[in-house]
Amino acid sequence: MSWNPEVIGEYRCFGGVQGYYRHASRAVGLPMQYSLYRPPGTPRGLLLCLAGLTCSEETFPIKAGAQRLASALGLALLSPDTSPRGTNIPGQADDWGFGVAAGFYLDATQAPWAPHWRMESHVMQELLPAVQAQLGGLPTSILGHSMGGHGALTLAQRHPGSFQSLSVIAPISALSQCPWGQKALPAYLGADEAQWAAHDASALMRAQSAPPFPAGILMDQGEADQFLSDQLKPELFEAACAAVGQPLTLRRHAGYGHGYYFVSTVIDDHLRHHAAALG
Ligand SMILES: N[C@@H](CCC(=O)N[C@@H](CSC=O)C(=O)NCC(=O)O)C(=O)O
Repeated sequence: MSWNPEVIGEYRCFGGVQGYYRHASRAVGLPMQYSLYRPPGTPRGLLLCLAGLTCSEETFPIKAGAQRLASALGLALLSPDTSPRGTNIPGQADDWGFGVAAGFYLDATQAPWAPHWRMESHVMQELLPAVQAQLGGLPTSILGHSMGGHGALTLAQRHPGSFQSLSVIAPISALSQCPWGQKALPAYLGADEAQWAAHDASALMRAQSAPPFPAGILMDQGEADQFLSDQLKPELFEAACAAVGQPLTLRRHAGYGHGYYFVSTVIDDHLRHHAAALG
């Protein structure tokens, strides 16, 4: 694969470089953008950081406040965009929970989304391998927030062996059982609910024959999150983990909401969780 990303901008940050890049995506069939933080020196590992609905490749690096500790721990931080851009599909931006910036980290099979809405292939078969190769084949872990938490939980289970460790912040825990998923899944994947289960974090966990992350999954959740009871439903993932013996550290935080004020509050613990796994 040829990999010649265009540099959009590069900025010195805590001794490293925060960069923004654009490349011609074969998976998506359009230009795609991503961000990459490179710490000073040789990184110990790469952390794939997936953002949520309405976000882009800029959201995590600008709002999470992760670079200071990533620099100290020697972690590179890769954040993709959250959907294709510029497809002009009718209605693609009418609902902030569907379409643009709502790719749900899966490959759509249904018209009109299927030709471009291929975020799982983009991330797992294109962007991640290219950046891993660029950085010298680093071990990799995965983290996500909200829709990105759904992405982290599902990609880590759908691609066993790809990630050393997994953590999530206020994730969508069971996509087929929440209104965001009940709109997106039939539109992207069709009416067959078996296809939905293959992209539902809790259904995937319940189908595991052995715990996929025996060292444990870290999950943080704000109790004042406006999406907690109808969209996120961490109790469903907690029950699925218990059913298969998957260790889960679910920390509930009184008073915290959904957005990046919460993400930035807990991000250091997540970086340390991954640094320990990455050696
Ligand atoms: N525009 C919406 C709010 C959208 C929102 O809260 N997005 C979350 C992710 S929600 C699930 O994936 C987010 O991460 N936003 C970025 C941020 O800076 O907080 C509304 O009008 O309510």
